[in-house]
Amino acid sequence: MTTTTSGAVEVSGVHRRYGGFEAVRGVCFEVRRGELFALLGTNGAGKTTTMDLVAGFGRPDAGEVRVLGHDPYRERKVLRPRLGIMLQEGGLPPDLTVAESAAMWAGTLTEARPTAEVLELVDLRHREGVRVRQLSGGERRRLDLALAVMGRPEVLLLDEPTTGLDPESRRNAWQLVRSLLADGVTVLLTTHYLNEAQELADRLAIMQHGVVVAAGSTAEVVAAHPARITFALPAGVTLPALPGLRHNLPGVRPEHGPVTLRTDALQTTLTELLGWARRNDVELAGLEARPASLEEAFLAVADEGAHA
Ligand SMILES: Nc1ncnc2c1ncn2[C@@H]1O[C@H](COP(=O)(O)OP(=O)(O)OP(=O)(O)O)[C@@H](O)[C@H]1O
Repeated sequence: MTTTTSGAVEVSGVHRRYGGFEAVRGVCFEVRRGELFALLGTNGAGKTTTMDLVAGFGRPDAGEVRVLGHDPYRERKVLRPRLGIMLQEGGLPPDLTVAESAAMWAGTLTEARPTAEVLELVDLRHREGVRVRQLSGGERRRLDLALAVMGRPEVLLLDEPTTGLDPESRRNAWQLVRSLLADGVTVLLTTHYLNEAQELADRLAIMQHGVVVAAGSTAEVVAAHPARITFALPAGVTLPALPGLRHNLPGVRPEHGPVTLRTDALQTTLTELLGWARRNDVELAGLEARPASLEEAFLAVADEGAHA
């Protein structure tokens, strides 16, 4: 057991090129011990490439990756028993049954959980005798997840673990991940499901075109984007100037439909708005106020990146 107090995963200034194309361009982040860190980004942003470098499947062209204090490429043997890896493509032999796959995988591990126990965790006990090629896409993902956790890893790398899972299976997978986190496992996860990141992640990074464009706790990333207030005004009423608005809205007129205000100071703007409405006896029909969601923050970041 390494006694270092550094992060479980440290990615520092990492570059990775494929031929003349640089897929990852100076990525830095740290996954602290026992947390779940989500790597988000549009298709082709470089998430899987980064994950492969953390898994030790390749080495960076520049920069450094450390997992539990080790170089995952050069010290793969040391790390292997401590790492659980679930890739986008499981690559299991298609003619083996679920039980045979689990037994085969257990044979490669120094210390494996009982196969029945891990298959139970992902609700695949009843499919033990079914061949891998006959499993549905979601069942295959669940089998991959079962194998990734079989060796009781200290660090778990999950590349789009719930893609193709039905909503109930996704919730079960989340439950499994939460129980691993409760046991102190560190998780690095990529996902396209922003609610998954919002549910599970302590911290996250959003990648685009090979670089990290936003990072922090979920709350920090979301707080960098304006909250939204929507309502409808009665005919003939125009809004006064309100504090905290992202954009001035001179001449907002009700005939233009519901009004949407974007504010960096939700409470202040809302208080002012309600005060004005009361003083002027104005009804704000369908009033709704809410902070930005992770999805809105993600889309705003992606949009800024696209126009950069
Ligand atoms: N083996 C390879 N050879 C050449 N280019 C590659 C290779 N692997 C990935 N790329 C390119 O590198 C870029 C990053 O790919 P990567 O798979 O890391 O992105 P991603 O963020 O995981 O995307 P997705 O969300 O679609 O899985 C893409 O433009 C991809 O086409």
